[in-house]
Amino acid sequence: MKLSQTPISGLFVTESLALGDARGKFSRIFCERELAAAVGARTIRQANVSSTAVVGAIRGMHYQHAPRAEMKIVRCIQGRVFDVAVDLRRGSPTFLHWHGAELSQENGMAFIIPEGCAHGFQVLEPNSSLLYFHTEFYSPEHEAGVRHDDPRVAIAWPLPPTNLSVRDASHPPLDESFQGVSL
Ligand SMILES: Cc1cn([C@H]2C[C@H](O)[C@@H](COP(=O)(O)OP(=O)(O)O[C@H]3O[C@@H](C)C(=O)[C@@H](O)[C@H]3O)O2)c(=O)[nH]c1=O
Repeated sequence: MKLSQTPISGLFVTESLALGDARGKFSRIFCERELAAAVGARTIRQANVSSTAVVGAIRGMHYQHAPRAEMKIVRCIQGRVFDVAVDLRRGSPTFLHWHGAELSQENGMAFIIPEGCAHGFQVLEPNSSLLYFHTEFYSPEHEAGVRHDDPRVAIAWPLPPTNLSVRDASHPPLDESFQGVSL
């Protein structure tokens, strides 16, 4: 697995080499040793899959507050998405910066998103599926969201946004006094 740092500290992109033979392909999704520079001593506590049918649909931008803040490893296992992380960490030199990358079944790339960054994605191919590994348990009381179209973040989505969940459509905009989250 190849691990690359992005412009946002602690946010990494991984690429896995797919090994092919007459039967098909084999590729690694997670390796504690190979991803140690990003994941450190964290423990994977949960794995989830989501599937999204409609091109242009957006899920996000989600994160959990401390003490349930979590790192997520996100990989596209079917189709293609534009995946985005936003830095919400108080005092971070890249506070409110976002970074996006196309993840697909084909390119085998994944995002490693640290605690204090919100995550979301837009579907670029019908029936795209994401596989997540989480370092914390799901905790609805600690869940929070940022609008996909928050003007202070200004994410450049590749397609017109569609199919937001009721919850995602109702995240409030960040107000001017928002200084970030503490971990
Ligand atoms: C995230 C999650 C949801 N759920 C439930 C709540 C709800 O009934 C249903 C769907 O949840 P949501 O609408 O929050 O699903 P979704 O909008 O796909 O949420 C996901 O969005 C992306 C962007 C992420 O980064 C993920 O961590 C996760 O927050 O599943 C769980 O039971 N466990 C979980 O870990």
